[in-house]
Amino acid sequence: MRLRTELQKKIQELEKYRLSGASLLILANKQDLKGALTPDEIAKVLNLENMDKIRHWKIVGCSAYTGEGLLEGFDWLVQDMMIP
Ligand SMILES: Nc1nc2c(ncn2[C@@H]2O[C@H](COP(=O)(O)OP(=O)(O)OP(=O)(O)O)[C@@H](O)[C@H]2O)c(=O)[nH]1
Repeated sequence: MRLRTELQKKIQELEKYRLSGASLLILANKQDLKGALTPDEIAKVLNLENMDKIRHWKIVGCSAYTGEGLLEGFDWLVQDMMIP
């Protein structure tokens, strides 16, 4: 599945740059479009629950057009990065 392969590539890149513990924010964009996969559906397709037991991750629905969800996503990322 293309989405899953792309995510695996991104995770390998994180490992390569020694970011194995880095927080991972996934923005499920284009939520303003009818028929867009929901964040829960994408999480299932990507098998996020089993992806990485150590890494902190979050998937947030958003729309680059309306701005919906962007603040929530980046707010989580900043908060998560501040956890020692
Ligand atoms: N409706 C809507 N359109 C968007 C959104 N974000 C980007 N687009 C549009 O989607 C088109 C493709 O842009 P991107 O998604 O940035 O480019 P891409 O990743 O190469 O293409 P896709 O794989 O189709 O997403 C452009 O016309 C953007 O204006 C969004 O949140 N909502």
